[in-house]
Amino acid sequence: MIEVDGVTVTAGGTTLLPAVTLTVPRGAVLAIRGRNGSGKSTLLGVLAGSRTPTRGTVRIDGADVSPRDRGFRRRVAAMIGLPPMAPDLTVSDHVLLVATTWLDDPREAAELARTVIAELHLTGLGQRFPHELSSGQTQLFGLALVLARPFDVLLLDEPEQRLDPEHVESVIQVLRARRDAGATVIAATHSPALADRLADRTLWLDAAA
Ligand SMILES: Nc1ncnc2c1ncn2[C@@H]1O[C@H](COP(=O)(O)OP(=O)(O)OP(=O)(O)O)[C@@H](O)[C@H]1O
Repeated sequence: MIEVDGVTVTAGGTTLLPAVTLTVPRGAVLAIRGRNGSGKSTLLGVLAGSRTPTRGTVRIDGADVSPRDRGFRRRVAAMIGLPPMAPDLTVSDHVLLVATTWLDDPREAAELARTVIAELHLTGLGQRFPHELSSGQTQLFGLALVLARPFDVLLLDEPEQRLDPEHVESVIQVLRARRDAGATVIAATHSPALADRLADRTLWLDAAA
């Protein structure tokens, strides 16, 4: 369960995120929607712990947001923007690196890496370097990195970005599977397809602005 109570973010007298109060039960999918600049990424940053709220509190499964705590990071995975990439590691190397960091059994890690790469249609691109990917392929690669690890809560900033409709559909399927396996998914999105077909609740930030 995610509990957000009166969270706001302001900077230099400007409101970046108007007050938000909501709860998201375990296993639910929340879409965060709203115009450019309405605060979607800012709210995701607060949930992930990369931004400190000016006011209000967030509790995730009863605990504070604490990204320095490995236990918190094991429960909460976030993709907010594209992750940093090592120029001389291949797509497969990166995904395997993440999986082996989080899973103790190397065979389980290899299996998870293979599965995620296949689900996101990256199998044929496994030996490429990051700079050899198109922008949509880079987006799928970023998603593979966040999925190649255990999590209870998945925070995604516009997972549909840069993707054609077929790949948006694949991402919807992949996220549904994670939700069906018990994960809570919170996604900021500009995609009506993703919001309508995946989310069981929607937070409109425009309305709060
Ligand atoms: N580091 C920062 N310093 C000051 N203002 C910022 C900073 N980052 C974002 N903002 C401002 O905060 C507000 C919310 O930005 P945010 O990125 O959360 O919006 P968003 O809803 O995710 O937008 P988009 O749909 O364009 O991705 C915007 O007005 C933006 O200009």
